[in-house]
Amino acid sequence: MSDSIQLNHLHKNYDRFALRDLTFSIKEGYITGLIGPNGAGKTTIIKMIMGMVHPDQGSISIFGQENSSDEASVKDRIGYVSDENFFYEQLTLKQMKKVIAPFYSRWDEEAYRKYLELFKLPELKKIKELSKGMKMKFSLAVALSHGSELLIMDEPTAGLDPVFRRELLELLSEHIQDEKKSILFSTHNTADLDRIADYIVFINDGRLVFNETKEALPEKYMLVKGGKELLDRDVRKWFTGIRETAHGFEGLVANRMEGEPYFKNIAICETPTLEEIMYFTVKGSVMHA
Ligand SMILES: Nc1ncnc2c1ncn2[C@@H]1O[C@H](COP(=O)(O)OP(=O)(O)OP(=O)(O)O)[C@@H](O)[C@H]1O
Repeated sequence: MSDSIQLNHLHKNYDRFALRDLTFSIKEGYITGLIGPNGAGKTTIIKMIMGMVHPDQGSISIFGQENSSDEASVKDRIGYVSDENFFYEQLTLKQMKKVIAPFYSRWDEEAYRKYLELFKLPELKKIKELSKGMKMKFSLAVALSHGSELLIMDEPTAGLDPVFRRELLELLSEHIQDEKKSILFSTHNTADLDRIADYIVFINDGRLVFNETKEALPEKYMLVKGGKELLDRDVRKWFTGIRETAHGFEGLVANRMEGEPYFKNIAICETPTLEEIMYFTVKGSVMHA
């Protein structure tokens, strides 16, 4: 199985934030969801992959070519969608498309027409007259219409109504049926990931927490619920994060294989949702900071 993107020991320092030693890969032929709390570093990672932010250290390979994100031949193969509007506000969609299309060697006018219709995009409206969701749809229509092998999207479902959100996820699932295509998208919505993601990359405070298949997570993590009397210092060590209530606690164990035999006779052991894994991991990192 080959990688469409490989990040190697990436570092990036801002005044009050750092991405630290990030190494992970995005697999070809799969949908990868990038998750993490506000300010975790998701957009910075995506911008580094797109060559819009330069790492202080480390390298990025795309389609097997190192540090290639500035190269036109690589950009040609990537469809990029972000919530930052990089279109000319004064132009109509029709005019904007005329500007964009020649940049791509495999522009597919027929596909573009299909998406215009599907997304109900008004060609004669100016970009500045579009709603946030419509701008996102235009961005998506362009990204899906130039034969890109890799779709990179920064929160593509933010600002979309629930009906279209679901349609878009279905469309992305269909898009990936071609095994040479890959998708990387960031989101705050775990339901998006439950629906379509194969892999999940979880970033917290500039660090990689995990890069796992969705199926592997229930084998790795466990949610333990028990009475307060259990919580001595040794027991606390098991937990990545804990939520204590008046009578009991809930805690996330990141090593289910070892944790389950220990807890199964003294507490309730459950499989956490992705949201619970995120919640307890982020809570734990604040507790231990
Ligand atoms: N150009 C910059 N200069 C200084 N700090 C920056 C810059 N760009 C981003 N940051 C900081 O880097 C951190 C990570 O930001 P980033 O936008 O990557 O997070 P995110 O995970 O995408 O967050 P969100 O979910 O809120 O969109 C934040 O603390 C942000 O303030």
